[in-house]
Amino acid sequence: MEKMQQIVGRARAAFRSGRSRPLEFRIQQLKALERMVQEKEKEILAALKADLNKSGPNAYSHEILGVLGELALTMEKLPSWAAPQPVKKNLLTMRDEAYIGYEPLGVVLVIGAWNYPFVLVMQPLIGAIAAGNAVVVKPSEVSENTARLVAELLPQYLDKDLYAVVTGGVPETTELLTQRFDHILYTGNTAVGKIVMAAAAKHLTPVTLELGGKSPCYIDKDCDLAVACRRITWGKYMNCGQTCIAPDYILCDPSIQGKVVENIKATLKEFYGEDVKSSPDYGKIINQRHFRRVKSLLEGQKIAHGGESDEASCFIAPTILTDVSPESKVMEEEIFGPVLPIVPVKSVEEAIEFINLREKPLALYVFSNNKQLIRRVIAETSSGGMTANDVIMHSVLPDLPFGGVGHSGMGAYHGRHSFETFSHRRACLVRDLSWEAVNKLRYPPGSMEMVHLAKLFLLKQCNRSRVGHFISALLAAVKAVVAKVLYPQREG
Ligand SMILES: NC(=O)C1=CN([C@@H]2O[C@H](COP(=O)(O)OP(=O)(O)OC[C@H]3O[C@@H](n4cnc5c(N)ncnc54)[C@H](O)[C@@H]3O)[C@@H](O)[C@H]2O)C=CC1
Ligand SMILES: CCCCCCCCCCCC(=O)O
Repeated sequence: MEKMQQIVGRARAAFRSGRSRPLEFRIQQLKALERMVQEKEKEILAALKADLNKSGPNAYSHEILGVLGELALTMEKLPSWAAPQPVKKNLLTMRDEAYIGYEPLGVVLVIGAWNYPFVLVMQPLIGAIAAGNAVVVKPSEVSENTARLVAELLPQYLDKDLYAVVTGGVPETTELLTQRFDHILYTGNTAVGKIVMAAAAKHLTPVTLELGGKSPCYIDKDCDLAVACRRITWGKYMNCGQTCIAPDYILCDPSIQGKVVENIKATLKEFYGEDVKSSPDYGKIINQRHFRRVKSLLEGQKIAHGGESDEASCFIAPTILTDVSPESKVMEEEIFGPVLPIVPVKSVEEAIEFINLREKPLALYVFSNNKQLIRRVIAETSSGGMTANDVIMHSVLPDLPFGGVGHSGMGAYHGRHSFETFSHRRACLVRDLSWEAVNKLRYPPGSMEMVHLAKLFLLKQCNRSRVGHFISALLAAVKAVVAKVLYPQREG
C-alpha cells in the first residue's frame, strides 16, 4: 500500500488548492455519494450480510437509511449552516459587522468501527465534506467486506485526492496516526480511544471520540411492562447486541424482575420465532474472538432465558440473566452482545446511585408512566444521550448531538452538529477606519472617566448611584470629541 505520508500529503495538497471550499463543490460531492449509495445498494447490502449477517431490511433501515437521510438533510441545509452567523453587538461595535464564520479545518481522519461499518464511516464523512475538508477514511478491518467495498467505491464517485480511503488494521492505523491531521473522529472502544487521543496530542489535533460503555436501563414499577420490554428487546438484540447505545443492563425492583423476563421472552418469540438461529433478523457475533469474550460473561450466572451458542456460526442466543451481582464480570465491561443482565434495585434512588458510581454511559434509558420520576433520573445522572420510554431513538434525530461524555467519549456529530464538529467557528469583526474619536476610550493615557464610560458602554451599568460617574464620563467624552474636531493637529 502506498505510504500514509503520501496519501495524507496528497489530501493536504488538494485541500490547499481550495477546491473543497465552494458550497457548490461540496454539494456536488454529496450528490455523488448519494448516487453511489443508490447505484451500489445491492453491493452494500451484500457486504453487510457477509460481515454481520444483516438481513436486507435491517441493513437498509439501520445503515443505508441513516446515510441517505443524513445526505438529504445536509444537502438541503448546508447553505444555511455555512452562512455567516451574525452575533449581538455592543455599543462600541454597533456600526460594525460581527459574525461567526464557518471555515474548514483541513484534513480530517475518520476511523470507523465494525458494528455498523457503513454508517459509522459515511455519516462522519458527509459532515466533513459538508464543512469543506479533505478526508481520509479508515474503515474497520474487522468488517472486512464493507471495508473493501468502501475502499473500492469512494474513489469511483468522489474526488480521489481530496477523499482517500486507507484499509488495514492496527499497524496501518498506527502509522496513519503518526501523520498530522486537523481533526480526528474515532469510533470504537475506550482503550483505543486513549491511543488515538495520545497520538493526536503530538500534533495538537482535536479529536471527537465516539466510544462505548455500559448504558443502563431503569424500569420503574409504574410502567406498561409489555410495551417497555418490547422496545428494550428491539434495541438490545438488534445486530445481535452489537450496538454501542444498546441497553447494556436492566435495573428494576425485584418484584417485577420475573415479569420483565416473561415479557422479553414473549417479545423474542414475536420478533425471531421459535428458532432464533434461523431468523433472518437476528444477525451474528462478528467473529470468534468476540464470540468467546461474550460467552465467557455467562460463566457463573443465573440464565433465565437463552444461553445456547454455536461457535462455528458465531451464534449466541438472546440471553437474559437474573439476580446479577454488581460485582460480576458481566457488570464490569461493556457486553456488546445479546446478553441482558438484570440487577435488582429497591428504588429509583438506588438506581441513580448505581449509575452515578460508574463511568458516565453513552446512553441512558428510563421507563415509567411517571414524568416526574423521568425528570428526576435525567436531572440526577449524566450520559452522552438518553431516551425515556424507548431505546436507541435519540440517535435517529439528527438535531440531537450524538456523542458521549467522560469515558463514553467527547464531542458529537449528526446533522448540523457534524458540520460544526468539522468546522472552525471563526470570530469575525469587520470595522472601518472612521469614528476614531470613540477609540479614545481605550487609548492611553487612561482616566477613570473613560473607565466609567467604557463600563456604561460595555456593561450597560447605569443605575442611580452611577449617574454622577456617567455624567462626568459623558462630559469627558464630549470634551475629547470636541477637542479632536477643533484642534486635530494637537493629537499625534
Ligand atoms: N459511540 C459510538 O458511536 C460507537 C461506539 N462504538 C464502540 O466501539 C466498540 C466496538 O468497536 P471496536 O471493537 O473497538 O472496533 P474495531 O476493532 O473496529 O476498532 C475501531 C477502529 O480502531 C482501530 N484500531 C483498533 N486497534 C487499534 C490500535 N491499537 N491503534 C490504532 N487503531 C486501532 C481499528 O482499525 C478500527 O478502525 C464498543 O465499545 C462500542 O460501544 C461502536 C459503535 C458506535
Ligand atoms: C427506523 C429506526 C432505525 C434505527 C437505527 C438505529 C441504528 C443505530 C446505529 C448507531 C451505531 C451504534 O449505536 O453502534
